[in-house]
Amino acid sequence: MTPGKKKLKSRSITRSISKFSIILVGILGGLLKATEITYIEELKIANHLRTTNPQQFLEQIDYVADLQLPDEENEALRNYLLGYAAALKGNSEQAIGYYHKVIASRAHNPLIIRTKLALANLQVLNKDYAAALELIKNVLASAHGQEDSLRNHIYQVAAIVYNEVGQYELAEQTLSNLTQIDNTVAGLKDKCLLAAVKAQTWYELSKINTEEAAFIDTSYQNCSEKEPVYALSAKFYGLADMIRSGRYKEASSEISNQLKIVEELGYSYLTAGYYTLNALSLSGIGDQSSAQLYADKAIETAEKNNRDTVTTWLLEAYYLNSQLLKEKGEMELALEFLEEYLVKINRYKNDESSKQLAYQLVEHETESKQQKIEQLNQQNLLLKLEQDLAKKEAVNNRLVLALALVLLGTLAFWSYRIKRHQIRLRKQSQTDQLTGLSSRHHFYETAKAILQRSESEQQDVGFILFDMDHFKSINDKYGHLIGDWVLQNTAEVVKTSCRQNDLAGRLGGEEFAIFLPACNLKKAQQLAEICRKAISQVDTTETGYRFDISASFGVTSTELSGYDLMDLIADADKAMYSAKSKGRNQIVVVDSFVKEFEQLIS
Ligand SMILES: Nc1nc2c(ncn2[C@@H]2O[C@H](COP(=O)(O)OP(=O)(O)OP(=O)(O)O)[C@@H](O)[C@H]2O)c(=O)[nH]1
Repeated sequence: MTPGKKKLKSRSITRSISKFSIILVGILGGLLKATEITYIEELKIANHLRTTNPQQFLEQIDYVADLQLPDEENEALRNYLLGYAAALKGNSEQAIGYYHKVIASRAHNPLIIRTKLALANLQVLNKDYAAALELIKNVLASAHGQEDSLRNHIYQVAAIVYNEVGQYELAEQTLSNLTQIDNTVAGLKDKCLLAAVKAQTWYELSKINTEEAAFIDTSYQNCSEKEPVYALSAKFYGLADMIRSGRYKEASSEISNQLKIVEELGYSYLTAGYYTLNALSLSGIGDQSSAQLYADKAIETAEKNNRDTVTTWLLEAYYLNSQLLKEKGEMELALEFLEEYLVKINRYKNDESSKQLAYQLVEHETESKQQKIEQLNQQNLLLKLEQDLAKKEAVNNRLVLALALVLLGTLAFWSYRIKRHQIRLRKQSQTDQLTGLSSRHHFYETAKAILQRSESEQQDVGFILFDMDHFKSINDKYGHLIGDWVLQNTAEVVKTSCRQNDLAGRLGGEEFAIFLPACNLKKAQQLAEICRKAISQVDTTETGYRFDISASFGVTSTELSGYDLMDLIADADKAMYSAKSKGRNQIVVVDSFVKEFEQLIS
């Protein structure tokens, strides 16, 4: 009996119908061509399973992963499901890998489109806004002519992505296409999701009037039993709009009815948002002490669960808290919240500007393609003119040719300028704005390319990962601006210590990484030591304070960890944490003995 079959037997009968569906997707992949069930229908079965019981979907995906599949179409379908499962487990790198395999395959168009949409969603979460927008643009271009439910899905995801990158007008335009088909083909889940997306778009465009508010309320009633998350998300924007227009009392009593349900659902984004709304409405009706309690709760929930993301609601909570403390005369604490608010607003603006940049980049690339087509048309015209000229041999016509040449020159000049602008935009989106090192996404992409090349040329690659020591206490003692100064000066040390071909990046927060092509473990260790020493010698007097800074390093190389990026990061990460636990400000190199042992037992 194969392990897959054993697993199958042990499952309960109550789940057997949906289980059977997913196994059908796998086992009968090739045979299904001959039956009435199309691949899209199989996909719907799997879709149904993952939305109705994600836990069961994850169990069964292990089984599907082991099946021998007869053709590329089924293989692509399986990769789509594996990608979805990886994304569910929070492994976005792996999910992206699977989705790219589907896109590169010759699977039929609807599956490719669904995969691109899933990938676009994931790229938004990854903050790779340009990639998400490019995918959306591409998929929207093929929306026309697709069957209704797929077209519905395309417009829905496009609107979500446009909302996420702050392009609300575009989201609204996209939604207006959708309303023509939603009533005929959308199920309850789709309708509820759509209501939440619409509510957000209207709120951001300040367009919630009587009709829209009624739509939000009806959707809330229809969706709250089966799709509570979407119902409450839609309602959230209705309530936010009430608060914006000063209807605090009304908002407060509605929120107090919903708060318990929101807390029970356990979605931290939603809960933190509702806490902020509650704080704002309570403050509006003069109950300042409860308002402060909820502003605190909003901050605590958001900081505990989504530390990397700054939302406008978190900003509101920080600001409200500082104002309430000021009113109470607790000036020192009020100042601390205000300072944190300023730091957060800076980070928020950074994120917003990278969204804007990504949008411009994608738009610009399209513009530049159109420019090229235009240029080709002009060249054809010119050719025709030349031929006419040759025929007529008239002196005056030479003048026309000269004019056309000037026109061509101007066009060439403009396309050169557009190209330059485009290169500048791309460079900006690949760079971490605070330190000027590679951004996380660009670092990963470039590292993968380096590893691929080095593996085929049989060259070693060194890898260094390091994290600043006690950085939180630097922020706490001297403020975030000084913390930023430390990050910038650390980046300067890295830049001056690295060779031109090395790749240095900021992976997030106070964590940095360096890739060293054509470099063995020993040399990587030496460079890490140079950086460690230089960081510990950074003179902080210019900040107005004197304090020590240091970092802990983990070092490995392809000799020990192989050519897989994730393996290199995981090994260096372990070594780095060992450096932290040994007392910080030191380097730990991956232990070759332990590594060999791990390989032996794996
Ligand atoms: N100034 C500044 N602080 C940041 C930035 N990104 C993350 N942080 C802060 O970095 C701190 C990291 O703290 P911890 O993860 O607790 O690590 P640590 O204090 O360095 O402790 P160890 O790593 O154990 O030595 C948090 O306070 C973050 O708010 C940034 O861009 N600028």
